[in-house]
Amino acid sequence: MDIRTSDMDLAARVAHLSKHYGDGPHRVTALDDVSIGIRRGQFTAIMGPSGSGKSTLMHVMAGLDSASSGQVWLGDDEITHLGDAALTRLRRRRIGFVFQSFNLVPTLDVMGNLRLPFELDGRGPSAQERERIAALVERLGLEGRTSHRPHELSGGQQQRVAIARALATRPDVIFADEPTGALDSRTGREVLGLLRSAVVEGGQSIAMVTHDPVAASHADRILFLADGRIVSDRGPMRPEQISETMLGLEAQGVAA
Ligand SMILES: Nc1ncnc2c1ncn2[C@@H]1O[C@H](COP(=O)(O)OP(=O)(O)OP(=O)(O)O)[C@@H](O)[C@H]1O
Repeated sequence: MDIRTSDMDLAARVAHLSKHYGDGPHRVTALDDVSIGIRRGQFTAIMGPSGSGKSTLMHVMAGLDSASSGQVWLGDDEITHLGDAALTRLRRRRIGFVFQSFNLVPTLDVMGNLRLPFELDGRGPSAQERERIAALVERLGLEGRTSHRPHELSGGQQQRVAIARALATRPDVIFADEPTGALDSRTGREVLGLLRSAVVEGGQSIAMVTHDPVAASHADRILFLADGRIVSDRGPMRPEQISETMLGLEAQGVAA
């Protein structure tokens, strides 16, 4: 793919991205010359064996970690060399996060958590944004829960709050890191259904790191990483096909 000709369709992208940790004999190459874009309005899963670079790729794309070399864009804006303050602002305004551990603020109730991205941005939500939050509360089945604290909610409910919070600011892209990792399979499927409908009905762009072939089977596209490189870029796949591909990559890793 020529990364420059398809800028308009990409919510985030990296070109010739490498990331090293440590120096000298301890140097680890987590990402090795990766060029890839996350397409707008698609649900992209990022898979690969343990240590293949999935989290590193997500962290660099989300401005949580810096590139050793190469370039990083969010939409049309290059973010490679932004300082900490600018990156923090950009993450609050233009990126949503959903984590395995939900990452809700325990001392705030549900509504407080949903308003948090706006409060952190130094303002409350506008009337239109309050309407959007109310619509998300309804859409995600959180009515009657808005004054509950996270510990008063089930895992699935907490993750729904995290998804509503991620969607509230209409981010360019949502990065989800094992969003179903702490949930039972039925609740996990519900959460994946919500992420999928945010893409299909809301036009949201989502990139999800996962080890779970069933979770990845909800995606429009699956990127497979091995040893810090993208080794396969596929359309929708069934869980069994995904498991087979993963077994192949893990076997190659053992043989190497
Ligand atoms: N802060 C760090 N310091 C040193 N090495 C690191 C650091 N973070 C990641 N690495 C190394 O970079 C490589 C890629 O790690 P990364 O966490 O991106 O892999 P992953 O595919 O997300 O793995 P997992 O599926 O186990 O979470 C690994 O070899 C890892 O040990």
